[in-house]
Amino acid sequence: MSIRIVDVREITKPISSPIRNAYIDFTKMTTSLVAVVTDVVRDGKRVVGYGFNSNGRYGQGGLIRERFAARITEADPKSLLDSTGDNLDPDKVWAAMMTNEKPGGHGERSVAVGTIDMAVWDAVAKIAGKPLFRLLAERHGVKADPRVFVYAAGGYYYPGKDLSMLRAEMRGYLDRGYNVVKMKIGGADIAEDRRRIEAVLKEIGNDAQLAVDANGRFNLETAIAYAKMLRDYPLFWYEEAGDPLDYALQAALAEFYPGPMATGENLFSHQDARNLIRYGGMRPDRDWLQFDCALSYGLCEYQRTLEVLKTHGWSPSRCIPHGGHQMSLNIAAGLGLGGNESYPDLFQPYGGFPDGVRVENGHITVPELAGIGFEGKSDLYKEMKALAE
Ligand SMILES: O=C([O-])CC(=O)C(=O)O
Ligand SMILES: [Mg+2]
Repeated sequence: MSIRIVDVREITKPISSPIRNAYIDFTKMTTSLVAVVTDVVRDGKRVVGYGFNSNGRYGQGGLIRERFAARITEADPKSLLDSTGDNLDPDKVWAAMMTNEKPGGHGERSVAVGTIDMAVWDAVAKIAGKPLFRLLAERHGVKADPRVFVYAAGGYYYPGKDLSMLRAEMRGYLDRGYNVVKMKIGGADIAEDRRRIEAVLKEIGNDAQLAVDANGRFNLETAIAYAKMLRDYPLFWYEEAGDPLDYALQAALAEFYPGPMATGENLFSHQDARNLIRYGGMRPDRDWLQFDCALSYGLCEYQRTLEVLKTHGWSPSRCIPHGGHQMSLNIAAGLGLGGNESYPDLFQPYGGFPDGVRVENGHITVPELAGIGFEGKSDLYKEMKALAE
């Protein structure tokens, strides 16, 4: 039986909205939707793997079409198979994509590769006939746990949004079963942000905890000024205070902020993750790592990142990825991450959970769907099917 990738398709889709964080607005935000089309048939249907990149970086159609898709379709199909010959080997596909790519400079390229890699893993799990989280747990010799912690990310700046609207947004997340919510800071002055934080804390009371996200906006002085303000409150975490590559800033901040810090969504390789761990002052007993495979060369690379963490004494349970997609939900359920982000009101239909999955007490249960499970989310699968089926 032949097992072959016959086509890699990409379409760039808008995921725009008028929201703003401390650094960017999302009025022109896009994502790449990718289909990896195989000649394998399962349950009477051709196996197609799907992927897309997370919000925050734009669609990567140019890079995908000019370099990465072609390297897969032009490779000898046998060179992409695992040792049994019965399935694709994601690492071999990854290596084919990265042919003639120099090390370092992990920017848009890591998004293009991560998007295709998601689709490859979806296809591999479908060919194996099991949910990706089960396949991953088996490969790593660990026990899968389909119950995953999720938190509600929102609290953006938005034209005309006042404190009562911010409170209502957060109340809406609690009503939907979340018990950790996140809001943006750093897009207003510190006094205004303090008022926003206090309004949200008043709204959520003891029902939930609040995380705050500065999206890398602050210099050291401002990051510390915010740390001194924020430590008055029992926050779930203080996220991405300064530039993602400024490890010295992150390390200095730890001196002023005893509570949990979080960062990593804009680090796109295991080497960058390693530098954060080596030099960023992050504390494995309380801090959180947010590397997002869909932006950072995919799950093949994310497994290397988890290896780096292990070497440095970090548990996968300290990872709660950025991005709110089902790929990271599978990694969380399969490899024991601490949870996953979700954006209940944003970036649809790409984010979120399969239809019928409910958040209860801040957790969801990943359903037993073959692959990543996109087919279980009807609005998303409709877009995917239109690209290839
Ligand atoms: O606003 C964004 O760019 C998204 C983000 O930082 C997050 O989800 O943590
Ligand atoms: Mg963030």
